[in-house]
Parts: sequence; structure tokens; C-alpha cells
Amino acid sequence: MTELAIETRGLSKQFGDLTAVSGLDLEIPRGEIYGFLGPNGSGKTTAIRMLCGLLTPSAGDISVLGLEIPRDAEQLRRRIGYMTQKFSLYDDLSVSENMHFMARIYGMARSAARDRVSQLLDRYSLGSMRGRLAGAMSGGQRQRLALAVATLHQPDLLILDEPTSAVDPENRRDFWEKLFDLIDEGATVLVSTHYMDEAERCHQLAILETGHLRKHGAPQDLMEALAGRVIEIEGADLRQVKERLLRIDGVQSAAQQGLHLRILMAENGHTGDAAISRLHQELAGEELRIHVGKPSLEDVFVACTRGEVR
Ligand SMILES: Nc1ncnc2c1ncn2[C@@H]1O[C@H](COP(=O)(O)OP(=O)(O)OP(=O)(O)O)[C@@H](O)[C@H]1O
Repeated sequence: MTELAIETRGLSKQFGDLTAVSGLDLEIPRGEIYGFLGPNGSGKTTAIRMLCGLLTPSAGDISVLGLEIPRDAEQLRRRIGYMTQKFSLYDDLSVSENMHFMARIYGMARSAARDRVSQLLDRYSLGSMRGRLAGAMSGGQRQRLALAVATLHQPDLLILDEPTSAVDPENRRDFWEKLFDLIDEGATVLVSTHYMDEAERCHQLAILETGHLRKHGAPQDLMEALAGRVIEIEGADLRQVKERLLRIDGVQSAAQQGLHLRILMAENGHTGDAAISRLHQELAGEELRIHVGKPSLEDVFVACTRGEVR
């Protein structure tokens, strides 16, 4: 049986009348990158804060690295690295001052801290800017510094809340390479995102919406489960075709993407060739090319967060 880094049962959080997280059952294996994928307000940050022991659940049980949370939160703090959504370092301290300051907070001895800081400056390409104020760094540089600080004490579990929101695609790619390096060294990573391309890089994913777990699994498996349900249509006057499509029973969604329409058929509706015949029938009179498309993670997301059958 795979050892779990995080396990929750019925995890819930209520803010007054609002249910931010509802009955979350999670099993996150050690040694993997696990993603929380969800739109704004879906409960990702709230769930993460409960897992870190920063917020008390309204209901449910949490075990992180074998510790009972929130009871053992103090012990957990030394074993996790947490990168919050906002840049939480000191703008008026330099790169190396920020790192040494955090090393003191983690209780590292002076010489061990010196060695570790120097190693991380090198690893995250921050050596040449060690004296620069954090407030004067670019988005990508700040994020590398935040990751260096979150991993100073070599945590077993790294929790990253939308870490790449302010970062360009190249820096995002580099950042993910660094996460895979950490996995190779035995760490576990939990990362929240609303970017599909990032979610696709995770070993496993939980898709959240309005505090509920809608689907979970390996991105590839989630996409394969939609085989035959994604249909692409090319032709003229796609705006009007889309309007007609949305009135057809069994069409869950239709969206224009460049020169074609991307259709998601409902779970219990027609799929593959049967769906193509049905759409040709329903759209008789239009000059259209209709074929089966390859499911993407965005299709998975739409399929499990927008109601099932129209
Ligand atoms: N301290 C709080 N008091 C009241 N409501 C809160 C509090 N924290 C979060 N919420 C609400 O809980 C819901 C979930 O918020 P949360 O920040 O967990 O979502 P999220 O998926 O992380 O979104 P985002 O991507 O925007 O950060 C939202 O409706 C939010 O307004």
C-alpha cells in the first residue's frame, strides 16, 4: 500500500453561512506532486490552511506526515514548507538577509545556515543577486527566492498555494523543473493552481468546485475517461451553429476555439461516431466537418464542474 503524506476524512470549513470546504476526503501519496485544481473561491486556500494547521476545521479529520492536525500542528511546522499566494518575504531585506533571517526562525545553527543558504543561492540561480532587495526583484526571481526559503529546512512536504500566478511561462516551466528535482530527493509536493497546463504536470489531481471534490485521479486517466465525448466542428457561421448546438439534448457544452467549435457531450449521451451522426442530423442544412477530438484537462474540468446533462 502506498504511504500517504496527507489523508483527510470529511474535512469541512464553514465561515458563517458559507461552506468553503465540504466533506473533503483526500489521500495524497508520498513522493508525488498532487494538485488542487479549481476556480477562484473553490476552497483551495482554505483546505491548504487547514492542512498546515493554520485554520481549525469545522468538521473532519486530518493526518499529515502521520501527525494529527491541528493537534500536532507545532511538530508539523518543522517538517513542511509553505509558500503562500502572496509574496511573504521582506521587501526591504536583501535576498541573502531574507534567507538567513528565515534560517534563524527555523532554528538552524549559524554554520549550517551558511552552507544551506549558499547551496540554495546556487541551486535557484540567486547568487549574483544575493545583495539585491527582495522588493526590487522580478516576479520570477521573487518566486525562486520564495521557493528557496520554503525549502531551507529541507521539509518532507512542500505546500504551494498558486505559486506561479505572477510568473511568465518560461519561469513557470523552470519552476516546475525545480519541483520535480525536489520529488527526486524524496519530498512530497501539494500545489494549488487554476492553470490547466500546470495541473497536467501533476502526478495526481483533485478538482475542486464550491468546496466540493468533483473528481480526482491522474490527469491522463481523467482525460482518457472522456474518450469519445469531445467533438470538434469546423465550418462557416460557427456563432449561430453554437446557439443551435446548445439547444440539443445531450450536448453539455460548446465553446468556440479559433476556427472550430469544441463540443462536450453529456456523460450519458451519444459519444464517438454515434455523436457525430446525431450532430449531423440535428444540424442538417449546415456545411460542417464534424470529428472526434482529443480530450484535454480543460474538458475534464468543464465536464465535472458544470452540471451533467443539458
Ligand atoms: N476568513 C474567511 N472568512 C470568510 N470567508 C472566507 C474566509 N476565507 C475564505 N473565505 C471564503 O471561502 C471561499 C473559498 O475561498 P478560498 O480562498 O479557499 O478559495 P480558493 O479556491 O483558494 O480561491 P482563490 O483562487 O481566489 O484563492 C470563498 O468564497 C471565500 O470568500
